[in-house]
Amino acid sequence: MAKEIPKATALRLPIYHRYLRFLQHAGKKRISSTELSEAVKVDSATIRRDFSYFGALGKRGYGYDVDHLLDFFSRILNQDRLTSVGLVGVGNLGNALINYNFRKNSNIRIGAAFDVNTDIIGTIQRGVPVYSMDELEEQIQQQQIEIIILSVPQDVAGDIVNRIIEAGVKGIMNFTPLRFDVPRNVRVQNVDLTNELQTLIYFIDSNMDDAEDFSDFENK
Ligand SMILES: NC(=O)c1ccc[n+]([C@@H]2O[C@H](COP(=O)([O-])OP(=O)(O)OC[C@H]3O[C@@H](n4cnc5c(N)ncnc54)[C@H](O)[C@@H]3O)[C@@H](O)[C@H]2O)c1
Repeated sequence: MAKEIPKATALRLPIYHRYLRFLQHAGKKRISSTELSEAVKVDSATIRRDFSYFGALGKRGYGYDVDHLLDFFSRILNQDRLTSVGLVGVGNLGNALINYNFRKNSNIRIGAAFDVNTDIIGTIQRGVPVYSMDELEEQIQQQQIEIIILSVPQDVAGDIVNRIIEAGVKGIMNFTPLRFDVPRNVRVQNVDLTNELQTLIYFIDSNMDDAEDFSDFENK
């Protein structure tokens, strides 16, 4: 996106984006600028001019490809909204998450990790710097980290949760088995792979029961 976008165009982007999302949900693959114009109540010349700031997005006689356009606008609208995520506890699980680092989503990234292990403090793991726990609050504030992934042993988790909330973190993805009482403005997402697996086992078992019931029925 080379050219600066006029403010009026920028203000229309969320309108285009919302309607394109609606079209995509409805299974529509392409749309003409006239159709789009009627739907969003913006005249088609303005739409074409708005879109021209982003290069040729439509094809003559074909209109606009909904998926492509939506993807394009999603990226533009989100590009300044990179969510900076920190991770505390770079052990077995923490390392796996750093390796993964949400590669499929360019707006989410683990930007900083923290640990007490002096062997890894000061190193960079897969592009992610590992800081000492002494730097926790300072880095959260400097890097405007809003979300922390918690992958430490449970006996130290409570103190860390207090510290990160005090430092201004708004979301915690908690992998430890502990459950925390947090202020209303903080959200905790508990992740438990054992639970997930048990749920899966439950569904498989109950499906099999259904299948057995059904085969009994057929044999009668
Ligand atoms: N929810 C799940 O599905 C799931 C799956 C696996 C592990 N876990 C949980 O995740 C946590 C980590 O498991 P793991 O196997 O990676 O353990 P691990 O021992 O391999 O890693 C723990 C890491 O935390 C660091 N650490 C210890 N004390 C710390 C402190 N005070 N501050 C900062 N870092 C500290 C250690 O140095 C180590 O690097 C455990 O609580 C475990 O129960 C949950």
